[in-house]
Amino acid sequence: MSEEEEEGRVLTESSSFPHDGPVPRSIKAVQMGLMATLRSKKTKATIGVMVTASHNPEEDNGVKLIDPMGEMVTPMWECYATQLANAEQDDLLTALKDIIEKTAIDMSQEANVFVGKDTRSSSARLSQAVLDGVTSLGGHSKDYGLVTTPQLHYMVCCQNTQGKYGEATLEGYYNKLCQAFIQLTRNASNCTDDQKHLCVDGANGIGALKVREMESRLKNELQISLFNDGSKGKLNHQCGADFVKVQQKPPTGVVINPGERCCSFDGDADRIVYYYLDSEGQFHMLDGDKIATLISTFLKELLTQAGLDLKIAVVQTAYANGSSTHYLENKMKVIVRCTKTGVKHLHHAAQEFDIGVYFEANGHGTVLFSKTAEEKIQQLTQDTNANDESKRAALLLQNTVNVINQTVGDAISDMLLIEAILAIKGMTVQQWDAIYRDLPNRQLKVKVSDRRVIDTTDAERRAVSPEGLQEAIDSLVKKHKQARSFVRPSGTEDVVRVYAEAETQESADALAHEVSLAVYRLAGGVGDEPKPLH
Ligand SMILES: CC(=O)N[C@H]1[C@@H](OP(=O)(O)O)O[C@H](CO)[C@@H](O)[C@@H]1O
Repeated sequence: MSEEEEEGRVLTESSSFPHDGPVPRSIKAVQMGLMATLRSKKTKATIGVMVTASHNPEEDNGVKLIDPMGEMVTPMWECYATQLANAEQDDLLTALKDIIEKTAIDMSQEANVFVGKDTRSSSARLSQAVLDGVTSLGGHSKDYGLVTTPQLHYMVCCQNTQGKYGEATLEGYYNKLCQAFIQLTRNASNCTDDQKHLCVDGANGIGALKVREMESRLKNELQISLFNDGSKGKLNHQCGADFVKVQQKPPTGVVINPGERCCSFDGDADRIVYYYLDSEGQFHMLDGDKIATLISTFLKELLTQAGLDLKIAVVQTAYANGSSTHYLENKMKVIVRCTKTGVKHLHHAAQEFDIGVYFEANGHGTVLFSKTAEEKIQQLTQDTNANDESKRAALLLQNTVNVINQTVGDAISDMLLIEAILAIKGMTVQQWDAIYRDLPNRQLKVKVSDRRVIDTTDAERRAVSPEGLQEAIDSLVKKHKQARSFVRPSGTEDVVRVYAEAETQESADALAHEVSLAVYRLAGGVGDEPKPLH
């Protein structure tokens, strides 16, 4: 087991059993409990299982079981998980015995599984089923009850680092994050009371409950108006980070005054996007790219002030707005890496640097600090010879390390860091937004008979099959100014995603439509031909 696996720091892109199929969800949940127990015995580490909701409000059977030690899911274990998931009740024992034999698991080894659940009505039943699975193999379980997905990741990491990362309790999580936030904002003389106010759209999910739980610990340094707190509306329905990002409009259920800073979590609180309305009522969004820019600029300035020679990079995907990449590379002179879609790819790339800031445009991301970076920062805070400026910067860096949940993208932790940066810089949401101007863009989906006919390269920015598709995209892109477009098969939906950006919205929309047509014609489109947007 590698060091990072031991520490449980790489926790993203979890394995989840198929949503549909003949096996009832509660049996799948038992199977996940069994699987987590086997993995825990094999790796001698604590494994977490999160019973959480789908992003799709229309999907009523969208409960996913997340294993926060996703990193350990090698293709072989994926294969075992599928074998177990597909086993009918009668074959379960045979499948289990088979896996135990093949993986040479010592069944006398102790197992430790942490379980969490979100607010959906089916969660209680499903998490009990997970716990039953664990108990049936003699594993120890700890039921954290209602927690956000990133909170469970945090607990697993604390446990697997013997408390070095923090205390594996909700109390420990809130205290660590809130104390760091208060330390960060303590001397933020630039911050007026008005600026301490934030509207939070909780997506009617678990994040809303947890913000309520945490609020008092912020000691009025951040005043939150919470909307979509789950008391009425449906999870992620017309609200939440995904809705805001994709629809490019405010969520329902939030009262927004012009100029006011707002953010939306997604249903399980691992994504966050910010937005505001200007005086003309025009909507402005600050997505994962703007968040990564704010955070990396802040960190780079602190490194300079501290005189610390640490390599910082921003990791993005092909969906990152071209303006953000241009700004980071050319104005900020920060290293930018592009990876395939999916946070596990970003997380890995970010680990290659002293400080790796990674965000998907949809608002899922965090910051990773290498051991060396943390040690250098720590040493500087205690260096009696350091001057005041570098010491102050080192202290800010240290509290930034503590406010961020390095285990996985976490809306609550990201929110606290963003709020702290804005307070320290005395920056309004409009000033943050003005750092660079997003290129207008459009995302579309095309249904094809088999999306696997599309194969990509160069971090999904170029299609190598079907033949002729990339050439078609290249010639369509040439017709528009400042344009870029790519297509890739979705990993979560049975569609091909099309992305286009260009100088104007009309141009981006036209290009997205033209590329959709090319996909439809060259990659086996089904149903009606894609229609123009206007
Ligand atoms: C364009 C887009 O937002 N894609 C999302 C979506 O993946 P697709 O493979 O595009 O379906 O879901 C992933 C999991 O939540 C997320 O990591 C990713 O960013």
